[in-house]
Amino acid sequence: MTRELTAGPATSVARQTDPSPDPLTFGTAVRQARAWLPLIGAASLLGSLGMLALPLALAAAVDAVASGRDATGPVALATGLVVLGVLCDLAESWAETACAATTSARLRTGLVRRVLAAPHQVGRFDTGDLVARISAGAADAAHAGPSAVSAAAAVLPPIGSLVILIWLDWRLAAAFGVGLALVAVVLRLFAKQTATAALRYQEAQGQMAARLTEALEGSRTIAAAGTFGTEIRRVLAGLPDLSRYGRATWKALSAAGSRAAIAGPLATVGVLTVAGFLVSTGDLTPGELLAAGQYAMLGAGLGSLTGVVAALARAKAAVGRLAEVHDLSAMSYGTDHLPAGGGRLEFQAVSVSHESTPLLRDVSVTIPGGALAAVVGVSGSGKSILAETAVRLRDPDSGTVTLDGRPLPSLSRMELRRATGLAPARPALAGATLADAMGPGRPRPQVLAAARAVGAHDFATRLPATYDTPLPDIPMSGGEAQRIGLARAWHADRLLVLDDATSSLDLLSARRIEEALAATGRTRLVVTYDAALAARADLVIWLHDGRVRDTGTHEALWADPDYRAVFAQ
Ligand SMILES: Nc1ncnc2c1ncn2[C@@H]1O[C@H](COP(=O)(O)OP(=O)(O)OP(=O)(O)O)[C@@H](O)[C@H]1O
Repeated sequence: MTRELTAGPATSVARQTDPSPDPLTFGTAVRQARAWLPLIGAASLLGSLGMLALPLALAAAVDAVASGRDATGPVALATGLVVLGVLCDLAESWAETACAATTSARLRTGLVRRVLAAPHQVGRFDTGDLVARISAGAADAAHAGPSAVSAAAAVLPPIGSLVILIWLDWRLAAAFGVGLALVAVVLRLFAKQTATAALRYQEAQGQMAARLTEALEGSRTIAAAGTFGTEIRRVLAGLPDLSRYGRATWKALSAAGSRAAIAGPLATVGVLTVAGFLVSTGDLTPGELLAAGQYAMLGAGLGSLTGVVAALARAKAAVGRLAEVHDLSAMSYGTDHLPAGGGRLEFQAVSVSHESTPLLRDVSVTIPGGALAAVVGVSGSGKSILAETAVRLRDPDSGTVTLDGRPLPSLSRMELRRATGLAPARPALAGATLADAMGPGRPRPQVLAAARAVGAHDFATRLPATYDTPLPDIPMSGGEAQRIGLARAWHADRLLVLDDATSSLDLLSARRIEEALAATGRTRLVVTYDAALAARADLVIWLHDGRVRDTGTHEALWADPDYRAVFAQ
């Protein structure tokens, strides 16, 4: 029994070719933000240059005051540099926010497109985990560009400080260099610890999201079974992990802070000691001593660097997780059109497997154009897999499925969409309004015709805004949802696959739909447990353990007790 968001290839948004063949790496994620990076870089660079110039301006002001000269110029310069610093900070954070917003939107659009274009592969992810990757993960990954630029700009104050200290006196630079090396070791360790913690945290988040989604999908069953407690424990089982990895990040931060509390002041004390000695020997002015101390603090300060390193680590971990989604390859389509024909469907030695488990084995069967074929078999025998393969919701690992002689992969997406449709047992309906759900993008008369054919018109006219009623406002029974799923698939003009698609309808309604469908002359492949329906079929395909156990008319097959047992089930 299939539960699908789509009612067939009709709703796939795949392009003819892969949306973006380049792999997603940290570098490509940075490039996605390229429009903003010059602005962020310029603001960051200007801010750092201002920060570097400030101690020199203050030194000039101090020396002017100490020597009784006019200090207005240096004081004005220092004030201007402070204002510049504030403005640069504001511009940088605004640009970073805007950049992250547009980049995450771009990443999400690309990933959603990729997920929808790969219905044959998307099953490898849990839904909740996938949503977590595309929502929270894309937001983290979107910081790849800004944090890479900030990291590059954050290197400027230490390097600049070193250069200015060399310019003031090489002995100051030597003392500072020792402190700087210590800071670099602290940062490296911090980066390593944060990267691991960030990745584990995101994985734990994804697992919890996956379990929550499963629980929400089965919320009625859980309520009916009274297993709230068990389910809550199952969903929240990842909380200790989440807390562990969250705390690991903070622990790494506080360890870096305490190491920095030693390394930073050590560098400052070293520089000030050397500077004091140089003042005593007359090699440095008091103002230069002040500047040297400030450069030592500026260069060895870790405050801004840990933030940048943490953002980089989160972005890197998130890009890795998004890359796995990005690797989904879009279902590729051909360019062929179908020749004139009645919808003859042929499976030629079709085998499908999941990992190493065979789901369909060497299935060969032909359904003449316009025929009604019933697919029967015990639960788990592969009926839904066969149904999905018939409309190319999944491709066989070997063998071919043809429609009117054309292999399905050779058809263009539009042709496949026009010719085939699948109505599942539990359609997950998509669209803004009822009309959208019944026939996305279709003219209203076609939607009305489909709705009438599947007996959904009365239901639609009772709604406040009839076909324009927003989908989320429509309370729906299982049978009504099935009718909408059927209406959506109805537009296919050669082959309609019904996977238990009328199981929630009363027998009379199901029969009417069957008759309306027969009157259209399309080929029908119907997965069913209904013996009466199988008896009306032109051909029964009896599956067992992924193989065709037998084919023939229901009447002929009925002689076999194993066949009769399928319906007793
Ligand atoms: N996406 C999937 N990944 C891996 N295995 C799958 C997947 N979908 C189905 N299967 C497995 O393939 C086998 C056939 O499943 P299928 O849904 O086709 O059975 P079915 O005959 O339609 O059963 P039912 O009548 O209960 O709906 C089952 O063992 C099932 O667990």
